[in-house]
Amino acid sequence: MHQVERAIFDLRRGLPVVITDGDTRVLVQAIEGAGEDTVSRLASHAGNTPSLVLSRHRLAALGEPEAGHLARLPLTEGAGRQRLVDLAFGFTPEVAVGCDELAGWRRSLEPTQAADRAALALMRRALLIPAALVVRVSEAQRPAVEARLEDGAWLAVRADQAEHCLEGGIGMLKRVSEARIPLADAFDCRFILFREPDGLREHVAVVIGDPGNGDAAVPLRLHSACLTGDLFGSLRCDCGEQLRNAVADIQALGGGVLLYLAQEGRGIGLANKLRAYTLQDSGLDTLDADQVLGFGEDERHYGVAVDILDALGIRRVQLLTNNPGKVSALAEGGIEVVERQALYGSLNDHNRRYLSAKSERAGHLLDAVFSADQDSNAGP
Ligand SMILES: Nc1nc2c(ncn2[C@@H]2O[C@H](COP(=O)(O)OP(=O)(O)OP(=O)(O)O)[C@@H](O)[C@H]2O)c(=O)[nH]1
Ligand SMILES: [Zn+2]
Repeated sequence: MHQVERAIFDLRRGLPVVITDGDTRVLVQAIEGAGEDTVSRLASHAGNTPSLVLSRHRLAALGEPEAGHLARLPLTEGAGRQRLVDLAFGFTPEVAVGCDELAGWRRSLEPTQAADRAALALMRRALLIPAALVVRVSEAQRPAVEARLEDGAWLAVRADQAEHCLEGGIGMLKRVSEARIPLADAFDCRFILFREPDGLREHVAVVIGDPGNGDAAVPLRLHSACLTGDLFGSLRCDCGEQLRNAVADIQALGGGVLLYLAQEGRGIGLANKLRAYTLQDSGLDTLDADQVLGFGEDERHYGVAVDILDALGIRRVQLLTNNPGKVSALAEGGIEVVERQALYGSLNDHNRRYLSAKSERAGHLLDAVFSADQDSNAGP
């Protein structure tokens, strides 16, 4: 596991890493940070021409919804930075028309390999765009690549280990530290910090009052981080209001727990959420924008939430949410959701489209918000 975290660090810095799969060596690099000559440099290191691995969501955005899984598109050595960006996450629908790389992939019908899946898993865990430059190292170049591994210039990770990095070591969360933090809406409050075993993400359990000892259903909020909404009160979403309302509601219910989860942007990270917002400004809704970037509708996993609840001895909850996916994720994790309680922010002209996409396309239970809005617009 240790090598995987170091590899993620290198990929985020724009360095190549080597994925090993049996005897095969594959050089991998992120699109972010790729320059004009990255493709040709990788080609000379590896002795083969690189390809571009894209997620099935990106393929769907490029008009290939049947792909079903990731694909490896052949590149030409002359492919510069802009071509990579256009293919990997650009919003230029015309890129798919007459696209040589897509045509090359369709013709070759090459099966994807463990290294391709591993490369995309690393990009996702690193919160980078889920697209990867990959190139198989030729026999002739192998000694030079081994030399770079030996002198520490590059890192090698095993494909099977990298492929599983998204699971984040379930059951191995570390409870790190805690403190009493009185809040304006909940005076008797403790923050407990948990760290994932690979050290990449930290989550906070905000324990309000005394949530009991396991028999009664504990009021619980799972809140995914939203820097823009939670901290700055962004009007593009309802997160900030939901966060504050959740604390007040849990206090009013006699105490409970709010898990503040490091899942910025539904799990795609802040850098990609900002990219998604810019795409939304060109007319896409919140789900289609994420798909253009190569992500699914919702990239969050709730295994860590279940782990934290286990650590706190909580088995039965009253969940504050409008998201049926959170209810089922907890149930799958063995937590009994005895009751769901709605938790709303308010509608405004900037978040209306976002909330209606969540309601109409993602099945969030927000009808009450929209009917209250209609009533208030109907006048006296
Ligand atoms: N990718 C993406 N993420 C967004 C966008 N707007 C808000 N978010 C993120 O969406 C998440 C919202 O999280 P929550 O409020 O916990 O969850 P929810 O799925 O809306 O469900 P509720 O429990 O009903 O609030 C946060 O991580 C935000 O950063 C957007 O346009 N694109
Ligand atoms: Zn938000």
